[in-house]
Amino acid sequence: MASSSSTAASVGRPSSSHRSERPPLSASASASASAYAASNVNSSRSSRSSIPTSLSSSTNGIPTSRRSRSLTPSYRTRSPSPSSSSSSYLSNDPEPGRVRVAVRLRPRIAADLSDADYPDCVEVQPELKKLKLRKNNWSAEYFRFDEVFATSASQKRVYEVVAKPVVESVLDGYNGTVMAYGQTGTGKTYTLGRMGKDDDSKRGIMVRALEDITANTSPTSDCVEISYLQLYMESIQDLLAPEKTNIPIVEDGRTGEVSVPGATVVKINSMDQFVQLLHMGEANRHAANTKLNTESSRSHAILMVFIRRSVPEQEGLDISLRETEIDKKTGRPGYHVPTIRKSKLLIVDLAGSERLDKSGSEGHLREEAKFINLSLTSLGKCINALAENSPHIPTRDSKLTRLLRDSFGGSARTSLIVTIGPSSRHHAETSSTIMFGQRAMKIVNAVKLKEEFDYESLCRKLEIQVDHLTEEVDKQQKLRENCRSEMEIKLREYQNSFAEAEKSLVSRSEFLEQENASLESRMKDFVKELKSLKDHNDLMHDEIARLEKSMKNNKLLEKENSQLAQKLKDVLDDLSQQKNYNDVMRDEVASLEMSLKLSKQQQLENSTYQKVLADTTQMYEKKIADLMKQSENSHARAESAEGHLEELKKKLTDNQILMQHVQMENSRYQKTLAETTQMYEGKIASLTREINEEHARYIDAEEQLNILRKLSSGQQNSVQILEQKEIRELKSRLQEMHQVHEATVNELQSLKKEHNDLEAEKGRLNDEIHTLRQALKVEEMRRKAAENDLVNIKKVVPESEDGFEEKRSYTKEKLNRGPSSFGQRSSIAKICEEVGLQKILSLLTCEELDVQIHAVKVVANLAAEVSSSPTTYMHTIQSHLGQMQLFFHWVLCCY
Ligand SMILES: Nc1ncnc2c1ncn2[C@@H]1O[C@H](COP(=O)(O)OP(=O)(O)OP(=O)(O)O)[C@@H](O)[C@H]1O
Repeated sequence: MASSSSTAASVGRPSSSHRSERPPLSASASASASAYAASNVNSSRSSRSSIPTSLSSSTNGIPTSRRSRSLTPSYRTRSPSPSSSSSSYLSNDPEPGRVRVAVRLRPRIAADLSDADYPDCVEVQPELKKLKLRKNNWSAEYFRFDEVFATSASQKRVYEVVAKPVVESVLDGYNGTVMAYGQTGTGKTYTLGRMGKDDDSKRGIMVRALEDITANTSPTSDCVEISYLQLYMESIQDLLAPEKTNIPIVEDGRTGEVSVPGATVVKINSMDQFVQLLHMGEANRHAANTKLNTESSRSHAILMVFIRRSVPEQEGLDISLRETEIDKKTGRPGYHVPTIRKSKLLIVDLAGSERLDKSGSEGHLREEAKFINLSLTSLGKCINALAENSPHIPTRDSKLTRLLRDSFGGSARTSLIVTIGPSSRHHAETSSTIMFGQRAMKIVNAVKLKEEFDYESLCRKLEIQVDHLTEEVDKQQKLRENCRSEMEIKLREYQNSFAEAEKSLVSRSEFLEQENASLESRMKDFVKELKSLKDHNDLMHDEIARLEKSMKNNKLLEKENSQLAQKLKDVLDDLSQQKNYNDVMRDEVASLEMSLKLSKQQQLENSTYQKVLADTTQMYEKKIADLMKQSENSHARAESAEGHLEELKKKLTDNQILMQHVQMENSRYQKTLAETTQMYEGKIASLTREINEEHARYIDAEEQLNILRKLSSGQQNSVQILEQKEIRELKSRLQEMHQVHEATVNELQSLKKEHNDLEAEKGRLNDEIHTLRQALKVEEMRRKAAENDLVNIKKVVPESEDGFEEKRSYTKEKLNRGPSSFGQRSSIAKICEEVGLQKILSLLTCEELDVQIHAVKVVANLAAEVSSSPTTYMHTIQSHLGQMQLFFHWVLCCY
């Protein structure tokens, strides 16, 4: 037991807000209970600011030691606790921590019959909390207690006043002790351990305390356990496991905590369980029938109720924060450490002190009584020492005082109920009991909150967390393994697909290469074709050049034609001169006629001859007219020949235009061909470039594929995506190339068609040119024929140049002389028609001169006519020319 002079620790009191949750006290009991409780905890309140130096080593109010974690109320900011009903009586408690002592007077019972002659020595004044102890009839002593219960005090009221505040404190985390002390048979067991089997109102403090505790704790977050022991003849025995005897008491030298680790600890889940345990304990408790009590307890019974309550986070927040701060200081990550309040309630039913002479205990009972008295004496000594602030507290004198070390002078809140009997026969024992209580009232405990970090819970939580995490890790590992196996499968699949893709790419690339090769060969073919087209084009060029040359030749021919025309004109001029000559000849003929007339006049005698001459003249005139007509026809024919010549010229011009057109077409085609060739060359170049680029891309893709192959398995997806992307790109490029290729093929086909069309056009033009050439040839032949005719004419003309020209000019003159000469000429033509050329020619050989002269005239006129006729009629008269040549030859010979 600690010294009563030690400074009490501050007591954290619950707020009043939860007080209403408590069952309301009866009016009288409530008042008394409040007063008792107030006096019970006043000392705690008054010492709130008094912090033991040993408990607070920090100046800023933040304790650093484990012990200092028991906080003082001044630093705490907690939410109201459910068991905060004592706050009101704490507010005016001047002595918090002081042991509260109540006295209960037992009514007279059957056992007191023998004491009937003894008056009551005790008189209680509950309202004054006073007790009057009569020494004798004239003297009495008054004692003041924290509560005084009369005989009529109910069990409930006793509980609420004496035990309930302690129970609430215990629920708040303080250790508490409720102890009954008194002479044997005064009602200690009745007050504490009554079960109230038949009558609930008779339930004692143990049952009621447990009822309150179980009602105010949660089976999920709180833990209520009990141990039930008895101290019998200085041996601790487990009442719940009676085989356990002589259980050692263990004291924590550091904290001063006393424990009995060997005792059975049973977790309380229900009141029935507790009552059963209590029954079991009672059954195991040593009791005996003495003179003073038929059921006298021969041991000190100690019911230990252990309460472990988790502090709500808000209440324990400040502690957690401190923990976090500390962790921050140490540089480690802070975490919330749950706070737990571990409190202990001791309900101690002491064995009653007895005087051996009165109790009549003998033998073993006597021994028991001795032990009881010894232990009670030790307790009394300790109480005396504590009451007197003695430096030495003889707690180690007995096991009882060792067990109650914390209850008196320790950290527990203690309520002591001293039971007394009324009989004056036991005045001394009653007086002793009262004095015990009086001394106990002087003891002030250093009540402190039994709050600490719930490392066990934390440990458990952490263990659970570790288990969970381990489970999670296992699960994750399993998942990872599954995933890994799946990944491996996928990897294999990807590798396979990759290999397939690679294979397909290789085959595709081979196909592309083949395609490329075929394209290249086709390109070469195209180039060849283009070359051949070029050659053909060159040939065409040459042909065109040749045609141009031919055109030039044509021009030359034209020029030659014009020269020929000029020559023809000259010939015509010559012919006109010949005509003139004919005219002269006509004049000559006219003069001859004149001379003939003269001769007519001279030779009038020969009328027959004249007649014949006239006839002949008429005939010649007719012939001349015919000749004139023929000459006109010849002229007309010459004009038509000129028109034909003009037509030919026009045709030539048209041909030239056509040739120019053809040339232009040709140049246009050449240009188109050149453009097409250029375009195709460009396209081929771009295709070649694209193929090269594609080849380069393919090489890149191959390199990328090689790189991708080297990539780790974790990049499979991205690799696949890249591959797919690459494949898609390659496919799209291939498709594009294919489209380009198709377009090129189509274009080539269209070009081929165009080329064929051009070829056909070229053939048609060639045919046309050929036709034109044929036409030109025909024209040429005609021209040549005309030239030959002219040459022939020329050849004919020079032999009779003089006479012919004279005759032609004469004939022309005659013809130009007007109607008379024309009439003469007409008569010559008429003569020719009527007589016939053969006959006229035969007349030339006539012996008669006049006849010959006429015949000559006719033939001359005829010749003049023929010489003036166009070349086209030369053929028709060609047959006569031989005869005419002979005739002229003969005429010349004659002349
Ligand atoms: N307040 C009371 N009202 C009525 N009967 C009582 C009262 N107190 C005690 N008794 C009776 O007195 C008798 C003795 O009581 P009890 O056994 O509780 O005394 P005790 O103090 O425990 O004795 P011991 O120390 O020998 O065990 C019992 O029969 C009990 O019923």
